[in-house]
Amino acid sequence: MSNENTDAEVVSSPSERSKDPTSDDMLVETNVTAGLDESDRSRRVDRTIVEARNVNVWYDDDQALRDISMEIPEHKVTAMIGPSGCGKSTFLRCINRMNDLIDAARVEGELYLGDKNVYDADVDPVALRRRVGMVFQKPNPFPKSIRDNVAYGLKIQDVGGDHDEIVERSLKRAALWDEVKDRLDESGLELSGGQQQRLCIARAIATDPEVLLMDEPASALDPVATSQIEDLIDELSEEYTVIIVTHNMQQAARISDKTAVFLTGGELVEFDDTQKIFENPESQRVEDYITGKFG
Ligand SMILES: Nc1ncnc2c1ncn2[C@@H]1O[C@H](COP(=O)(O)OP(=O)(O)OP(=O)(O)O)[C@@H](O)[C@H]1O
Repeated sequence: MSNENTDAEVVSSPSERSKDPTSDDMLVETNVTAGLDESDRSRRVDRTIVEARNVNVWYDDDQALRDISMEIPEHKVTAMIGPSGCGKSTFLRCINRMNDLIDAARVEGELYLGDKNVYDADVDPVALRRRVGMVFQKPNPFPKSIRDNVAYGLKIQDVGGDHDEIVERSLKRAALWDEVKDRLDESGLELSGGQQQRLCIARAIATDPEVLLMDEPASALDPVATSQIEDLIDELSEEYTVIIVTHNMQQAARISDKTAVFLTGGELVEFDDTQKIFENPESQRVEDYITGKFG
């Protein structure tokens, strides 16, 4: 993916901290992966793109997240699961600083994108959100044409290039192009719910973010549209890092590589490979939650 890193305040590529090509670490990695083709290599190397270190969040006096630390790998799908109110959406909103927009919210701790703490004073949240796109539970296209919906972020963020070409590419990546290519000037509101959500995904990826946050993106959709979104998430993870909140444990098991289990009180109880979480979790509380004993 081409990221120009033009945002001066957030400059590094994923995990350059740990994978600087000049570091010993990288030299070892190069030896280990010598002789493997590119896909083998990418499977071997799980670079961290988002890292939370001791993140705490309060809404006024109520603590919503407690001491969250985790490393989220690049180009994978990471699912956040847990009972209602355990802080999944709050954590998601920490990553692109959407909590800044909530007066009552206070965030402490460090949250790295690459090697930059997004809470550093010199980070511009608008530029950050260009690198970390977001898709919400309810499809929320603007009352504008399909074309203008996708091009919206390009215009407000003054992104150069051929916007028509970017619109087409984004709609193709969002698996919507074939359904809308002859009606780009029609309103986005005339699409079905599933199409609207894919339109919102096209809008989110048009600015070429590195990370795509999805807050229950399929929960308002019927089973066919849900399945399309799940297939799309799988494809998108080849180019983007996808971090998804879902209430649906089967969905997390189907589509994610990593799963974070939050439990009541805003605690991250376990974070591991999805298969491990669902088949052999370390924590009894996670096992009880997964098997439906509570939550
Ligand atoms: N804007 C807000 N103002 C005040 N409190 C909030 C706000 N947003 C969330 N909270 C509180 O923070 C806690 C965590 O909420 P959050 O929405 O992050 O949980 P969640 O796990 O995503 O829940 P759900 O699965 O129901 O969406 C809850 O107690 C919630 O009431």
